Amino acid sequence: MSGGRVVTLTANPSLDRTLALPGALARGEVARLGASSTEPGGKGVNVARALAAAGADVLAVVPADPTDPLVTALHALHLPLVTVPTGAPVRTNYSLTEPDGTTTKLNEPGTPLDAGLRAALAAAVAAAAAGADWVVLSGSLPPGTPEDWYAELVRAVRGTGARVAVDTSEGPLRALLAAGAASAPDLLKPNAEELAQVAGTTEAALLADPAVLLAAVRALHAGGVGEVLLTLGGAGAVLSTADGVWSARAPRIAVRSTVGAGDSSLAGHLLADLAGAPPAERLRRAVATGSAAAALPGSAVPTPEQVHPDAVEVSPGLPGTPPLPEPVPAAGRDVP
Ligand SMILES: O=P(O)(O)OC[C@@]1(O)O[C@H](CO)[C@@H](O)[C@@H]1O
Repeated sequence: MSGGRVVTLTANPSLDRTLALPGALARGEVARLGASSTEPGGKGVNVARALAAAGADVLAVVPADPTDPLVTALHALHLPLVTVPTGAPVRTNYSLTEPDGTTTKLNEPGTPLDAGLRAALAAAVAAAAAGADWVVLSGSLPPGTPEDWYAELVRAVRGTGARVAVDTSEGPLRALLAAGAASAPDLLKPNAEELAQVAGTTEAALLADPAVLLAAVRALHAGGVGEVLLTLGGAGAVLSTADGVWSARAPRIAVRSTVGAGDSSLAGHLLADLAGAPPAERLRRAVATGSAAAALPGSAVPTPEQVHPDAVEVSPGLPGTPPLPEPVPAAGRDVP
């Protein structure tokens, strides 16, 4: 791997509390939990952890007090970190996991970032971006944050020469794409639900027709997005670049928790990119890393020994055109 640096910003980090249910979730009943665990999370934090686990040069930027349990946990992992103190605790997000791999996420809104905190975070990202290969802007924005803040950050990072990857959803994703080509990221990592949100269609329609999927991806490129890494949970992923489109099938695994699998996929793609790999190999590494993460409990990230790129089948074009990617079972879905 080359020595390129990746900077991640997690504007809305979390402590991820995983609660293992003994059976299927029964609403209104008492559940006697199995093992529970708490891990440092938030999408950018997960990307940074996955990159660090693979030995990459990474720096995570998070709004959090130096004494916050999130920061303590990240220090314990020796993750290089820049913190911007907020004076409020980091949110806790809950994952309810069922024995069949189904994951239900309950995410708190998070700590609001006022204009001063946003300026401090933006300055921290810009400073860290100088000399970095990639800046990753990942996850939701905390309550009250202007939805076009990611667009503003992309423009600011552009000036540093670093490439920008974005993984977000709903309002911030729509605002980013509405902001025009100057704010379009070099890499966007939607899942099927997020792509459907911006394409004005449904996830089912997207997965049912390669033409609909292709049109949605092409609309992103037309808006200036460089590459699109579309993660499809248990059905694999699609990578679309200026050179073409590739699809990958995920290897068969026993799913333990899909939380953070998409983040590990993005990390896998970036690792391969830093190593100079062509698109098909970047996609292979993305799917291998995401699948390895889904086989682990909670939002754990895989070690290089747990990632098996050889088990991933990559082919040019869209997933089986036709047939389409099999409908993603609940246990294999990308959970935001
Ligand atoms: O609420 P957001 O910011 O959309 O997502 C946050 C989150 O669900 O994403 C990660 C998994 O991708 C978890 O670590 C975290 O709890």
